[in-house]
Amino acid sequence: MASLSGLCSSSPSLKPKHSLWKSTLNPPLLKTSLTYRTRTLLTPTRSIASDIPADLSKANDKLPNKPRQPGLEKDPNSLWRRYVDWLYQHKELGLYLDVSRIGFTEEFVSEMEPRFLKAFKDMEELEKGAIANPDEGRMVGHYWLRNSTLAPNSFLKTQIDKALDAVCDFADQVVSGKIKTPDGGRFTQILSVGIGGSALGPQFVAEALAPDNPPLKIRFIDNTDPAGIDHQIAQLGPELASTLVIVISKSGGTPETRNGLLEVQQAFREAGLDFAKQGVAITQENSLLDNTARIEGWLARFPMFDWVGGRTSEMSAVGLLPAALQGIDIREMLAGAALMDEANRTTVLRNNPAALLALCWYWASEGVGSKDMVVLPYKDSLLLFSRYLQQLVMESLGKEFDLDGHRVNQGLTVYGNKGSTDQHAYIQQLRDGVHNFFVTFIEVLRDRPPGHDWELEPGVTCGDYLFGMLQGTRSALYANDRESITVTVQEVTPRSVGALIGLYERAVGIYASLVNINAYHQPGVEAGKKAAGEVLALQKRVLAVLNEASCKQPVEPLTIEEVADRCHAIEDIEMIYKIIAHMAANDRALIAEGSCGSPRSLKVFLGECNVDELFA
Ligand SMILES: O=P(O)(O)OC[C@H]1O[C@](O)(CO)[C@@H](O)[C@@H]1O
Repeated sequence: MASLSGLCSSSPSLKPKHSLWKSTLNPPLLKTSLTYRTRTLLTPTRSIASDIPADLSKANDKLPNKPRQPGLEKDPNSLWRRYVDWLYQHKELGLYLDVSRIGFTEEFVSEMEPRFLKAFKDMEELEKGAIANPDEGRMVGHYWLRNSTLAPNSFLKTQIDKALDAVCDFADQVVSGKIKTPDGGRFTQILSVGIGGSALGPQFVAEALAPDNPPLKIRFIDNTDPAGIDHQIAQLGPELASTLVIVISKSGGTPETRNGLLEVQQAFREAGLDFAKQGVAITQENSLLDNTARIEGWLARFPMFDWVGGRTSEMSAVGLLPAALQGIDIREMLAGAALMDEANRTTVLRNNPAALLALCWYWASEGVGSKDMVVLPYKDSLLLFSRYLQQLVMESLGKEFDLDGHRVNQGLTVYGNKGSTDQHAYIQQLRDGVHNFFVTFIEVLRDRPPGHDWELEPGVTCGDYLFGMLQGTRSALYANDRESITVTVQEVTPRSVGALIGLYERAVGIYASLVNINAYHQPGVEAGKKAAGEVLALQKRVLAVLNEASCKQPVEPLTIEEVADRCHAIEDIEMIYKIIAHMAANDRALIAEGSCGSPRSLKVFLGECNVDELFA
């Protein structure tokens, strides 16, 4: 057998206290070649609506697409002033945002004004229930999930409240042992089956917040990799009998998730277990998954709403149910996000943390994604934040066309892992190499729970080292003109994690408005899904051709060319070769002659001929 090798206004009552653009900086913090201008475009009490240019679409014409980026301020006194002047603090959340190491100028801030006014208005409309996802004709309502009173009508409010109550109730009953396993015991494990937005939020939150000994431990199947699935099931071992399987899919028809479900159901059959008694579905009403779960009588079903996108679904049942089952305080997560949303509704730029982030992204990446965003949380439990943000930001902002139909190929690349670990991996390149990024440091002030700390050398704890590494890296990068943002939280708690999620969701929404794209659809993903379907359809034709030849007496091994010819798909010969090589690697096609490394020499047949198929 051969194997293939090598191969925000905010509510009308919220009046800005200060002008959005009014500068408290004097003189300008960055010395630029541009002339400094002070523009006060909002009076302290005017509402945003009256300040929006009559023709909003014209707002986009006014800004240079690529702001010129001067050298960064290096004078310590000016830098300290810049730090203090721009430092954002949310007292109740214990969250800080430092944008001083992004080199935007006063003039840039002024020039961005029309776009921000439009973005704040857009967010206001979105929260009121506008069709903010025009391509799919959908409302975008993830902000209502943490404050259902914002929902545009009482029906939606009731839906949100009911779903949350149902999640809390079910989780309480499972954790307390009222809902039992089929053999009368307690559920001890969760196996979550889902992908993309139906996995990344729950994965991030589990890593960030699950206690050391949660009531139920969680594992994930987030791919259609059979070996990966086998690994998860094998790790469960006999505990499969006490595993709650949560299948999450908004659409209810995502192939990877369907395959994961079928594989898990097969494992249940093999173990003599009744899947339905341990299965939970989170999906849209009447989706394929919902209907399957209903007809098969699964243990529970929870709704996903049409107006919540996968990548912004962490505060729906998608994120809340797994979190609650792990003993995480989901009401606190919701409260953190709600507080952050409130803060992000102000139209005063420097008081609006999401707008500040969007401003920095625009400046650093010139409004066209010219620089990547490297996310570096200095805290192991936040390891998956960058992965979570990768989907949130890139699936939202990576768009070919803008809202007016112009080809723009927008985006903002996100990657990262954690500090200080990455110091010993790629930070060398960040400091000295190609200058194609800006960094977001995530700093957590509390090193470990109180009462557990000790000094590993006089005056210095282990956490001091982590702190030193972060500060040192930030300084070393800046000294070499590498810009950075720092988000600081006191501790990693359900509240701060909710706030971080809320912060970035809103920053993405605002940035999308700034660059005039729809952040809430993902047409590009469909192309890959369609192409995958075509590959599988071609594989079926290849199989039929091989089957026919393999049923002959004697068996007729075929070359790749012969298979392509008989499939009437000579233009797909390379794909046919790959299909056959994959089948050979899995013992589903046998090699009569040649090897996969020399495609032209290859002759293959099927080990078993299926006569029935020939007459089908
Ligand atoms: O929840 P679903 O419908 O299974 O989709 C999973 C993921 O697939 C996508 O639709 C495309 O990758 C994501 O937006 C989504 O989070």
